[in-house]
Amino acid sequence: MENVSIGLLGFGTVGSGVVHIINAHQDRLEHQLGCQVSIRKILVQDPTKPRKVDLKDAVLTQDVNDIIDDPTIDVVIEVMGSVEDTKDYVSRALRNKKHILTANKDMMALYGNELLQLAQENEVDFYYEASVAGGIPIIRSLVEGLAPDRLTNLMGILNGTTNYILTKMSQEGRDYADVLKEAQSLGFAEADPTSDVEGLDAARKLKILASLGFSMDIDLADVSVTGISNVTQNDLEFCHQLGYSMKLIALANRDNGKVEVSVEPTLIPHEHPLAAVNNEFNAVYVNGEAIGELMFYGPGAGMLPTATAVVSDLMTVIKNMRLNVTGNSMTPPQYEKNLKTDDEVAAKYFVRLLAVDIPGTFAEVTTLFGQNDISLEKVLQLPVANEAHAEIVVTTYKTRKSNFNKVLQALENSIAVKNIKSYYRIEGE
Ligand SMILES: NC(=O)C1=CN([C@@H]2O[C@H](COP(=O)(O)OP(=O)(O)OC[C@H]3O[C@@H](n4cnc5c(N)ncnc54)[C@H](OP(=O)(O)O)[C@@H]3O)[C@@H](O)[C@H]2O)C=CC1
Ligand SMILES: N[C@@H](CC=O)C(=O)O
Repeated sequence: MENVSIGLLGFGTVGSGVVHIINAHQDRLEHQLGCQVSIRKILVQDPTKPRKVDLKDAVLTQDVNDIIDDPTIDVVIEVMGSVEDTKDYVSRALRNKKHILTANKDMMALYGNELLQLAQENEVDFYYEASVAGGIPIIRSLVEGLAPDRLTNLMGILNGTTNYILTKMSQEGRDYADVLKEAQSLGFAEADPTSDVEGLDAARKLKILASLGFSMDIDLADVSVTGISNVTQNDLEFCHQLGYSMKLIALANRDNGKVEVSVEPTLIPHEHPLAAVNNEFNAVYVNGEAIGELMFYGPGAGMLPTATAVVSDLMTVIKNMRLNVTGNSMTPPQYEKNLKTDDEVAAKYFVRLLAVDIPGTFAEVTTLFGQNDISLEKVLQLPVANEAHAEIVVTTYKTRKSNFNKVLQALENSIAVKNIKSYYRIEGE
């Protein structure tokens, strides 16, 4: 094997990084693989667009068949995004016996099992390391490094865009919309950033990690999702005063065989390792029965970090090709899916509300928590300038999610409460 030929679907942020690494690190690839790696054709929408990296001998095309039907192409790298058309291209490439690499978590969260099955049937490789946490080799670590263990808890900052926004809002007091634009121009955000800010991108990544980590076929619809678009500067200031940083946390935990999977803005104590993960960086904090605690940290998005994960998968495929094996054999889930009910989910919470500033209000509010079996850890009452209201901020001790939902309802219905401004889960204590 003197040369391995690649077809690339997409030449945007990640695709440009893949081309750059393959060209600039060719000596390293040749040394480790004993063959040359060349990019033959690249699928794009607009071939006239100026490109960030040198194409070398690669040819741009607008016709996907030029790549998936080309018998000289061994490996197809999908970095174009989207789901339905892309899944069709990938399926056809698999049937044409091309090895596939992808960074596409949207497609993997919905059709990962089907595509892996198709790869197995066609005896080709299928790897997707870059689809979760950019440059952090978390999928390989779960599938290989932690393979003998049973995981109990997985807590991650899996979206670079939202972590960038929350960091800049809390550390520099900057405006949400302004920081989102910056994250888009830096190439972290998705083409439509709604999936970043509303938590869906993190949920897709969590679906992939939790299914692998707990060996359970978890569906995207099982992940309860809340994004960061309603987080305000005031929320961040109160959290800070109470000793917490706010992060969009993707959480999966397992107790007695039952799991919970959720993505939501969450308060983490300043001293927790995840609180120090800032800007576009990602991290995954893992607990296993045998290994104990582990934390993976690194760049979760961006051109070169994500491309490093893709090219690392490419090197695995080429090593497999040399050995004439495929390395992606799917292990069927070991456990039946068993999700926790709200009675079985336990957490601490932060609530901020605007109360009517009359005698007895404060007692009324705290009584409602007590009536729902929730003990309060901290309570702050602050007058609101020029208004007949007071702001009340409480943090609870650990309680059942079902009780917490009941107290929210009771607060909504209470004449002592004008409105609930925000509430967040607290983790990591
Ligand atoms: N950006 C990041 O940091 C990360 C991205 N990912 C994932 O990687 C994938 C790619 O992301 P990214 O590089 O940011 O995306 P970009 O939007 O930067 O690039 C997409 C590329 O695909 C091409 N393309 C899109 N649709 C079509 C189509 N229908 N036909 C032909 N070409 C098409 C575009 O062509 P043209 O250039 O002509 O417009 C462009 O080159 C996505 O799945 C994303 O979720 C994963 C981890 C990190
Ligand atoms: N939009 C994503 C890109 C990587 O998956 C993010 O912000 O993390």
